[in-house]
Amino acid sequence: MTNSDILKIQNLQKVFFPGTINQRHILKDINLTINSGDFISVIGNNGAGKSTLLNTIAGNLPVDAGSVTILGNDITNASVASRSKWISRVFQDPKLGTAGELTVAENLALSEKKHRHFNLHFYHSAERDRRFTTLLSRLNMGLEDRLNTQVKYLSGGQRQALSLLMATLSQPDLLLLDEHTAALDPYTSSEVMHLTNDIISERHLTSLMITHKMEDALQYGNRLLMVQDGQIKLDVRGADKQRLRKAELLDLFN
Ligand SMILES: Nc1ncnc2c1ncn2[C@@H]1O[C@H](COP(=O)(O)OP(=O)(O)OP(=O)(O)O)[C@@H](O)[C@H]1O
Repeated sequence: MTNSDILKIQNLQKVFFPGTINQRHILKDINLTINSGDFISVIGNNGAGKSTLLNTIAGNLPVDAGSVTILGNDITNASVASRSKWISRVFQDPKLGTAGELTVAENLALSEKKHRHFNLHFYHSAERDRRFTTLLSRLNMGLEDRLNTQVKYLSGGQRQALSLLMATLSQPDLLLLDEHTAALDPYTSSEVMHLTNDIISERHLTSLMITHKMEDALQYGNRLLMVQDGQIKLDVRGADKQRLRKAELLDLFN
């Protein structure tokens, strides 16, 4: 482990329905080190194990063997909640990252205060609203005028941009993006992807992003992983990644 390592996965194995006729060995001895500042796209066939890998990092799935450490802390058996001091996640479904019954401002306040106990009614000020307005205006989605709108009334794109903002406000050590633009129309998807890239680079975040969009995987980030049949088939970075072309990636899928 060096100072620049954020996450280290060693010999990770995941088997579903072990010991039964339905046994499926999904992650097969995965080894992966994520360095500080890495922005990694993860691609691969349906069923290759990408989400399973993300779920074992986030703590949603227990592992069968191997270890996961973050900043030197062994989190292999830690709960999702206890990992949240290091890890934030944006899901494919915009509804999962936000509380629909709460307003835009209340959602933002909750994510800012994630690690402290507080009462929403006592946490309201003109200063806070000004700060939130500034944060929201950079999303270019008109949310700065809707601080007091319940989030359930926002469009999927607006809600996903808000989820992204909320996931990054706490300056996580690792940001997990789980096909977070997949449910958006092409224009909004590209807007949210630009925004993602801007936020990651401005805040110097480290991120792992699952995507089925080859163009996004090639255009964004410094590193690209291909998962195939539960193993990392390709791990390229820097200039090697920049030289990659879509046709080469598509060939590797076969
Ligand atoms: N909780 C679970 N219980 C049983 N099997 C599961 C579970 N989660 C995933 N699987 C199986 O593991 C395999 C890998 O699924 P996973 O969702 O990780 O693939 P993926 O690469 O993310 O695919 P996609 O691109 O379709 O989202 C699939 O066969 C899936 O059915």
